[in-house]
Amino acid sequence: MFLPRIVKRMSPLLGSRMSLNACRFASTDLVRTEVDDKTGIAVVTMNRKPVNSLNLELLRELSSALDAVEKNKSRGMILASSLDTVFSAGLDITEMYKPDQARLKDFWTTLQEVWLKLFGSGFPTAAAINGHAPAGGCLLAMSCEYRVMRPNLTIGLNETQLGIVAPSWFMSTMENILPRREVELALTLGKMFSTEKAHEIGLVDEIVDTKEEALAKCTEFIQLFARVPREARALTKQSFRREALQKLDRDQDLQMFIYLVNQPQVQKGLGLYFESLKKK
Ligand SMILES: CCCCCCCC/C=C\C=C\CC(=O)SCCNC(=O)CCNC(=O)[C@H](O)C(C)(C)COP(=O)(O)OP(=O)(O)OC[C@H]1O[C@@H](n2cnc3c(N)ncnc32)[C@H](O)[C@@H]1OP(=O)(O)O
Repeated sequence: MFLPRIVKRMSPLLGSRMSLNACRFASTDLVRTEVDDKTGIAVVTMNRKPVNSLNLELLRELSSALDAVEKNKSRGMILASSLDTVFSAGLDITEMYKPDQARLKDFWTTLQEVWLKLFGSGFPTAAAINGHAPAGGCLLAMSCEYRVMRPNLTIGLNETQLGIVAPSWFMSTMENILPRREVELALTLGKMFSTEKAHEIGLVDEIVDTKEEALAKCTEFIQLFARVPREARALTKQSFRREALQKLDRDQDLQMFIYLVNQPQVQKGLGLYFESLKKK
């Protein structure tokens, strides 16, 4: 169970530019949440070595962090990773391969919850993509309103390459950013874009060299809304995203996921993929 720890500290996170700002921290081992007192912006940092693969515990803590950001009335939220080369490797394959059925259900329900909270949040959101962002990692980044990425990385929904089908709400999330034709091609190919290509097509908004610059650019984006009335902004965003949010029928989606993941050929594919990752 995540219990936010709120203390006052000096921020070591954003380098010298922000180091004098007092921050409130609400942190656990897997997710660190730091609110800059000057900007009022929360930085939520995923910290699950080695690749921030999204298991049930990480998802639960992300869900609680999103609640805390909402409750604290932060000016906005930046999603980042503590790891040098990976933003998030997507869903943890071990949650889906030879799964415990009760945990599998919990896992998917929590993923739905995280997406609903992040994609549907009223506060401004930005992703500082300081590492690779395949599949579920790409979903998290795409659920934010702005994406800043370091060069020579990869991002995309690669599910078809794994022999699985991205759920329709993953698709809607990409469709909120890219033209339909581009989305269809990306999804059917299971395309992983380089940072540079992702920027060219508009999947990523800016390219910067360091994580610090990414955090600074995300901060600039969120500050664009400083003078926009908060409620009006939130309702506009939520109204714009409503169709995608309402399309998710949680029960039906859960049943479909459980059914498909338990299919022998899907289990076989997941097992082979997991082995190939280990042998890499
Ligand atoms: C009709 C059929 C329908 C079926 C429907 C099913 C329902 C649909 C549901 C699922 C949707 C799924 C979306 C997903 O998110 S699936 C996950 C997809 N993720 C990936 O493909 C990424 C895989 N990982 C990588 O490409 C790399 O690891 C990378 C992120 C680029 C980082 O590379 P690198 O830094 O070189 O690290 P390693 O590859 O050496 O990995 C280090 C260890 O981490 C383990 N690992 C990596 N990714 C995962 C993962 N996603 N889950 C669990 N574990 C992972 C890897 O095995 C290494 O482990 P070890 O050190 O023990 O060897």
